Amino acid sequence: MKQFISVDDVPGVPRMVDIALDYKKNPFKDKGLGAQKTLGMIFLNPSLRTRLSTQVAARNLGMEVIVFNIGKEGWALEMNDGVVMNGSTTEHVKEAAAVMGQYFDILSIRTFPGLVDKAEDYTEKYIQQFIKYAGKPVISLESATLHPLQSLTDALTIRETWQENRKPKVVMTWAPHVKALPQAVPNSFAEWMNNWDEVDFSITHPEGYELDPKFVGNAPVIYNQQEALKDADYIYVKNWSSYKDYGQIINSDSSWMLTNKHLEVTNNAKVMHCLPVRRNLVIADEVLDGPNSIVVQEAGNRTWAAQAVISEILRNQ
Ligand SMILES: CCC[C@H](NC(=O)CCC(=O)O)C(=O)O
Ligand SMILES: NC(=O)OP(=O)(O)O
Repeated sequence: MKQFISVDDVPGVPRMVDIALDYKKNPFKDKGLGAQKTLGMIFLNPSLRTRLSTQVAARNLGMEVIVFNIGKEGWALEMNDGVVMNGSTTEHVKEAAAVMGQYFDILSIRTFPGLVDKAEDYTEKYIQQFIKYAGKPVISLESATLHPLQSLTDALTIRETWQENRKPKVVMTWAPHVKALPQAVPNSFAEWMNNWDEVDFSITHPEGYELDPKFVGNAPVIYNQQEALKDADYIYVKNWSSYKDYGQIINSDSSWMLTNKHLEVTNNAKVMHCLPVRRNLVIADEVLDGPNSIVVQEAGNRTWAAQAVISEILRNQ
């Protein structure tokens, strides 16, 4: 594996889930694989789970890890080629990425979307600039339109918790929020579920929140949440801003917040969320504090997903 930006970079979802679960069973089986190697973790946006779990994963493989909050600690980056840098940007990504490529064996980076220019965000301009100039393998820590480490985590969490010999019904539901959030997590979850024949995947959201069709694929989209949640085995809850009216909050209907009432129509569904979650806005306390929530186990699995990805890239070096 030469990079990890999307599901297209992996040798199949089932294979990656197998590798990650193997690491969960035996975290230090490859503790020499990353010896004398350094992982650089570059954040343009906040993080808890991604930063901590990926650091643990790299250390399990014997790597050194250097974390850099470029937005706070570095120079203001210019991402546009060919501009006259006489404004607020101090360093061009051409130099910054190339220099980091001198220090690190693998570069990982978080670059949220601006949610203003759809073309700029959906061409993944920022992370692509780092890939273009770093000269080393790049792992996405969430980019403008995808969050593949989260999606691999979500797949392995479903695999490890599903006990029946039929495909689980997995429903991704939109939920309200007070901020305009990226479509990265839902896009990524949809593309991973659509590339995994172990689940029966569908999506529910209010009209106007349709995701980019290239990620939705053939997944059924149901605008009636109660109808969509019927007999669900897993509910994947996430807010996202409108893709059509780009970056806008066009509906904040609180009836879409997940409550125990919503669970009544399901098959005692397990509730998942990538975290951080706004309690009693996105998911009610009674659900997060109840027996159906697996959000902490899901977050714990971030380590094994990251370890699978880093090990596959190290093996390719
Ligand atoms: C892993 C999720 C990261 C990010 N979440 C947020 O930005 C939440 C911010 C908030 O709730 O204020 C998102 O929705 O893509
Ligand atoms: N789910 C996730 O990526 O969490 P952080 O934003 O805290 O890293």
